[in-house]
Amino acid sequence: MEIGAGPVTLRVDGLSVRFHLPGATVHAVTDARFELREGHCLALVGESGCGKSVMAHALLGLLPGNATVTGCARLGSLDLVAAPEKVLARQVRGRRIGLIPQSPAAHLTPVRTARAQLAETLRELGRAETPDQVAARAGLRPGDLDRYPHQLSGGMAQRVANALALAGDPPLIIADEPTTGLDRPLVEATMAELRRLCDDGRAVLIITHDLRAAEQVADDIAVMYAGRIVELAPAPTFFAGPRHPYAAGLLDSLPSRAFVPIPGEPPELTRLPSGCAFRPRCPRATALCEEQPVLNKVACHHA
Ligand SMILES: Nc1ncnc2c1ncn2[C@@H]1O[C@H](COP(=O)(O)OP(=O)(O)OP(=O)(O)O)[C@@H](O)[C@H]1O
Ligand code: NI
Repeated sequence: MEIGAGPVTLRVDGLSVRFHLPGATVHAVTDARFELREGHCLALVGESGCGKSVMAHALLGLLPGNATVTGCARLGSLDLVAAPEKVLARQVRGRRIGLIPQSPAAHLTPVRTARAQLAETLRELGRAETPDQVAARAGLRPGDLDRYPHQLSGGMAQRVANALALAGDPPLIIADEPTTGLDRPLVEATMAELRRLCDDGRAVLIITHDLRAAEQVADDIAVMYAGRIVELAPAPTFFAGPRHPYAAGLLDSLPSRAFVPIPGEPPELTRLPSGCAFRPRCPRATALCEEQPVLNKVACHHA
């Protein structure tokens, strides 16, 4: 299928998240827009604290009470932002969106076998499938399911987490930092698994600050800075030459590239500068950047 030709699974439009703290407002996500299609993988990348996990939690309805979410995020005809918690709990989480957590081993109950945990999840979801059937979809062999979490290798624990996320056969998978703390071969294996989920027709959103991992798996790359998506591009185009100065800086900071860090620090999300938030760190900043650039593939006055 031609890239971008599949039906849209998730359409995020003008999504913003604010956290209200005493005396301050955290602008965690601002005006995010993107589409995710069947069989496609979008990697959301950016430095720590830029709003990636908050975006994922907003989609899943998992934000704390001090958060306000505006905009919309359509999964089919359902707007995830407007949907009541009851609907998200009963119809969305696990059924229409599967979440692959960070450090999967930590999410497994130590005293129960993988099979028991998968069976319970299937029961909760009211699925008729057996754990073995779901395990096969996640690349596990039947024998693997009889192990306790401490008997699973890192790769197997990852697959068990994938099997749990796939138990409800959701069309959308969100993986938040699925490779944190894994060594390179395991990162590659995990990414290959996620790619397989896409190739089976699922839409996959991967959140990562590992650009090499993103390059291995993603069809599209969205770069986030200070709560905003500042560049959205097909992966090959992006890795051939990102257009936003921040995105270029991120790539240049990789050991496999120039290995030059971006000078300075990201701004506080409670006190964002006016205009382009990257302006104070940007080598190309001019007076123009005092005005907020609009995102048209890239949000920069000079790109
Ligand atoms: N409950 C909350 N109340 C106030 N601020 C919050 C809350 N949760 C998150 N934040 C803030 O929102 C911002 C975005 O956080 P988020 O966890 O999305 O970052 P991230 O991009 O996922 O980073 P990392 O790569 O470290 O996981 C951070 O500044 C964080 O401090
Ligand atoms: Ni995060």
